[in-house]
Amino acid sequence: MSTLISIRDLRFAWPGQQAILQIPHFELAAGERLFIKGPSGSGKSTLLGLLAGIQQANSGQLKVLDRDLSRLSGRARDRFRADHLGYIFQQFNLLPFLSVTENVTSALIFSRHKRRKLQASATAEAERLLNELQLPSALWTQPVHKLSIGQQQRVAAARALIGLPELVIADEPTSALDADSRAAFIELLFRECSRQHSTLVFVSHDPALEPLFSRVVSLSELNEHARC
Ligand SMILES: Nc1ncnc2c1ncn2[C@@H]1O[C@H](COP(=O)(O)OP(=O)(O)OP(=O)(O)O)[C@@H](O)[C@H]1O
Repeated sequence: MSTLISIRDLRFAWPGQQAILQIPHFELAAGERLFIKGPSGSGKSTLLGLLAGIQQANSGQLKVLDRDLSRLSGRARDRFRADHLGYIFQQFNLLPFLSVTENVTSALIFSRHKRRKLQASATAEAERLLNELQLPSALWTQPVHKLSIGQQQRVAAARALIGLPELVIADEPTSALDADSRAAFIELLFRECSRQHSTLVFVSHDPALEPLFSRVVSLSELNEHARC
């Protein structure tokens, strides 16, 4: 199995603060479903931001799909993110007055690479994903602000999945849902990730979700090795 994420001697500190991430070595194989846990404030979202190329390491190497994000310009990282990643944010970050379908296809606007991978029109592919994620078709033309939190979450997942990104990152996307809805959502997310061969990196505080994942790491373990 090929390596999707490779980290060596990564160090990251927010300006004026002590290093929050010091990770000597970490690798994730393509196709894995990784669960990252850790207390609030331990740096989970910061790590996701580095994996997505939103922030950049102070030193060390962080390769995603064999591209060292710590050596790319901000512009090149933006392009890399648009082409190869899907991101489900904790607060979803949907565009409230655009329709459900427009929100999903918005992920294609800045990526010819993702558009080229579609086997149908952008709208047809958005509708296929919304259908797979069990969002009723009557909602597809509605502005997203009219949807419930659970429905918005499915829109956010469809937006992250469209265009077959190699890596899907999800930052506590289930925190607003009850336990049954969380498990159901994760099953749907897994099914779509498997179907399109996307690797999943998922952050959550909920230990009940851990057994569903192929790999579980705590941020303190990743960081602790730095002190050995
Ligand atoms: N944009 C930022 N600018 C400066 N410091 C930041 C920024 N974002 C996060 N931090 C710092 O990094 C620390 C870790 O934040 P981060 O959001 O990565 O933690 P987390 O483990 O994801 O927390 P939670 O589980 O509560 O979401 C915070 O305590 C804060 O001090």
